[in-house]
Amino acid sequence: MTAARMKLVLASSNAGKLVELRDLLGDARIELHAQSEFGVEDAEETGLTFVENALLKARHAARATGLPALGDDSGLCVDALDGAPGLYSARYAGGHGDSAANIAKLLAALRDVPEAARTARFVCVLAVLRHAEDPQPLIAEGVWEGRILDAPRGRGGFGYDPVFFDPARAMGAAELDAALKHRISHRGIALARLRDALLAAIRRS
Ligand SMILES: O=c1nc[nH]c2c1ncn2[C@H]1C[C@H](O)[C@@H](COP(=O)(O)OP(=O)(O)OP(=O)(O)O)O1
Ligand SMILES: [Mg+2]
Repeated sequence: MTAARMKLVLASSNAGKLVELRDLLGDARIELHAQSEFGVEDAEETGLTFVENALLKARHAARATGLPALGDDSGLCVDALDGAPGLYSARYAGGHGDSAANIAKLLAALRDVPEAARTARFVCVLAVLRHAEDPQPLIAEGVWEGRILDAPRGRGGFGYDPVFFDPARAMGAAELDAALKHRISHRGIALARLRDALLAAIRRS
């Protein structure tokens, strides 16, 4: 028996996330649709943790569409900045989602910080709600350890990738091909952890 295809709404307006999560899902049973296809505007990110914001986003999209929704709240936590920009990564330089301005501000803040002290990690929390009132969300976190470069490197990825260095592969995040980023990234790890529960939830629905 062929399982029915299931529509899942991505509660995000970040095109980079959509590309990565579609690739990562790579499952014929799940169609991942951008919330913009349904005219859903961004949720207000008023949470104080990645978990809260991932849930807020998913609930907002599930309520607006009547479909199951996936929220992704992610960010870059830099040790020398006490974890900033963290939850506020997208808004670090003021405007929303201006990667060039965010990167410039980050490099300026770390100008005098030596390489060994430039440790940082990407964090991604994914939350799936089967409907807006779902009391039992699926939640998974992934973390990717690295450090902040002193100048941008590479052309791939999105967001802060050009200034994130993976010491284990001795490559910048924006220098990795997509398949390798998927295997090791915060988002790839979070999705791998969520995947079985997501497919099981789909089979039940
Ligand atoms: O793999 C990544 N490679 C580079 N940068 C990344 C990555 N993953 C998250 N990031 C950055 C982008 C943004 O500055 C912040 C997420 O902020 P976050 O609010 O979750 O996303 P967003 O505002 O871009 O889209 P939305 O809220 O509609 O999902 O962390
Ligand atoms: Mg956001």
